[in-house]
Amino acid sequence: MITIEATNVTKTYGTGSVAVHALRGVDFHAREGEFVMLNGPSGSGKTTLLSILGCVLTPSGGDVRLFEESLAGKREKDLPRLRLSYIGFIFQGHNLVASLDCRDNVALPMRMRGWSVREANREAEHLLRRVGLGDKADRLPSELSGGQRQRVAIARAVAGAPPIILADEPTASLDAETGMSITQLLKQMASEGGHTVVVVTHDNRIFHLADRIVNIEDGRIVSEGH
Ligand SMILES: Nc1ncnc2c1ncn2[C@@H]1O[C@H](COP(=O)(O)OP(=O)(O)OP(=O)(O)O)[C@@H](O)[C@H]1O
Repeated sequence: MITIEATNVTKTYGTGSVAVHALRGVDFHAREGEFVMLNGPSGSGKTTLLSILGCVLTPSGGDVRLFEESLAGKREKDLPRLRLSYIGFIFQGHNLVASLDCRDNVALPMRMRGWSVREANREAEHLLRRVGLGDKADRLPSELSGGQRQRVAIARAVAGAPPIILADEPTASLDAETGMSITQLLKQMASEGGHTVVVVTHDNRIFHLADRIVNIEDGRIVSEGH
């Protein structure tokens, strides 16, 4: 089943002489259980595309359908509900809540989806163990290394098992071994959990784990490979 379908998506930042055409008509799709990597040079539009697929940004033109629900015509205020229903997002720079310990950061999206404190905490601890941080549940993000914070962000993105998981350079701040294990976790979410996982990456150490690699240049998809 196709879970993400983008058709002729454009995005222009600014207007007139300062306009930047970040996306120039992108067609993209991904399926249930698929692990797709988006690759391309700096400034090619990868983060913009991921943000549009993740209902963080609205496109200037074209349409995106998530589970056949069209985003065209949706207003900014509709986007949080769509994100909560469909999306787990791992941002560049992880966006953890500084005042919450790791357990509460990971539990937060499940609480927002209506889980009880007890269930959400138990699942948060389970996910923290899966990313190798079982002993850090009571720590604040400021007490962790950059790589550890990234792993907490990954646990939070997969918390509550959203059907679509989007990650922007998830291995950028990680050493080779941690990067590989995080990528394997994301791949497992796709192959065993049936999630659709789309990862923006430059990291050629992890390309071999992708089901499909989509290459973007200058706001256009130029090729696809395996
Ligand atoms: N908020 C913004 N306002 C104006 N221009 C922007 C904005 N965000 C991105 N851009 C521009 O849009 C283009 C695409 O940016 P985008 O961040 O999507 O690229 P990217 O492929 O993710 O790059 P990188 O690999 O460096 O993160 C770039 O030219 C960038 O400068």
